[in-house]
Amino acid sequence: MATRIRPSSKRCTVIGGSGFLGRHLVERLVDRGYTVNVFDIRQAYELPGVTFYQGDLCDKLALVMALKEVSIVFHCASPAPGSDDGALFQRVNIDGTRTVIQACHEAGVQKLILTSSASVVFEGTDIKNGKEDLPYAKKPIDYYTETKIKQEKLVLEACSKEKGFLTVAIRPHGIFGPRDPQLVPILVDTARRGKMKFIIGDGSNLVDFTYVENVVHGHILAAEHLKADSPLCGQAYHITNDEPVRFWDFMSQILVGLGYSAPRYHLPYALVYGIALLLWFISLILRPLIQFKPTFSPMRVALAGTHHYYSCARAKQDMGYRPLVPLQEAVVRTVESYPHLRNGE
Ligand SMILES: NC(=O)C1=CN([C@@H]2O[C@H](COP(=O)(O)OP(=O)(O)OC[C@H]3O[C@@H](n4cnc5c(N)ncnc54)[C@H](OP(=O)(O)O)[C@@H]3O)[C@@H](O)[C@H]2O)C=CC1
Ligand SMILES: CC(C)=CCC[C@@H](C)[C@H]1CC[C@H]2C3=C(CC[C@]12C)[C@@]1(C)CCC(=O)C[C@@H]1CC3
Repeated sequence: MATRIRPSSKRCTVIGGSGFLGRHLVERLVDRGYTVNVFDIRQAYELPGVTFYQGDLCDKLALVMALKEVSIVFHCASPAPGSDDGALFQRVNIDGTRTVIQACHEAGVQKLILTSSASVVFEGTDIKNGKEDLPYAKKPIDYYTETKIKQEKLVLEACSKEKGFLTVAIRPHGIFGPRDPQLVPILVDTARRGKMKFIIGDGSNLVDFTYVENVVHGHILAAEHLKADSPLCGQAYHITNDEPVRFWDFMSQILVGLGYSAPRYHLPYALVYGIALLLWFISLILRPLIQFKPTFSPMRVALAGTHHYYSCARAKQDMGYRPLVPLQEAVVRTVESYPHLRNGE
């Protein structure tokens, strides 16, 4: 009978390792002595000790090659949340995640850590100190959220102590930090186009923004605490900075830090949400003729005008999670990392 070589517990593959979170994760894993494979649709950098496999995660054969002799897989690939390509989300986040699970089985992987999102419970209305037992959103606000829900369910249901395949889902919220392609660049672009003058609502809504190093820390703790006798098996964990902040104060701090004016004038939430819905509907109807994408999508307006912050008590209890970088320090590091986005550059 063929005996399978037991992979080293410090060999891992990061699917989506060329992306924002994935690359930070890869760098930290290498620092901690892991041997790392990256599987991604693109190769964005080179790093000693890291082997790149370029391919689409829907391609099982290509994926299995990158999982050979690996004991841990981190799955943090996804289409960009702002996309409205429903077919792409279905293919990558759902069919692709099924492929990831099958490839893990074929390659004898023992642990799968999924990057999910706290937004799987967000329906566009207030969430204050939400715990992991909140129900999944019944009416997900966009394709991204809809497919992140199905993806998380697939991964958690695949957890099997009998098969020796353990899974866990990390739910970060509002990740930011150096090299983020979304939050700061979109914010600056909106400011440069003169559209960051208004505060949606009264500006008192609290939100979690989580520094990328803390999200990475949560992933590594999860991988190292995931054992057959641990409470992590088949569970989801919020990972936040544990310092909810007023959405508009956070945005203003980044804008002012980069030399732009903070938004000052208030607009009623219901009015802006209504306009965003109308524009989204018009863009849908006109799509065959002209393509335009409103800056303030209904999702962005909901994120900007409601409370949505989450408890990370479960991660503290089960894996000893504590944020490593406090929010203020994280904002300073982030602002310093974008010299090219400063006003006037
Ligand atoms: N950013 C945030 O605020 C939050 C993110 N998340 C989750 O964190 C994860 C990482 O997000 P983030 O780092 O911001 O995203 P990025 O877009 O920066 O990284 C995702 C990476 O996956 C790659 N990828 C996409 N599709 C495929 C595919 N079919 N096969 C192989 N690779 C693919 C992307 O390539 P390409 O760029 O070419 O598409 C990219 O390199 C995602 O799962 C996201 O849902 C959760 C909560 C908040
Ligand atoms: C109002 C405006 C134009 C703000 C600019 C910043 C936004 C681009 C970000 C503010 C909150 C962010 C956020 C996400 C993407 C970027 C923002 C909308 C996510 C949707 C990314 C993926 C997730 O899983 C949830 C995030 C929530 C917060």
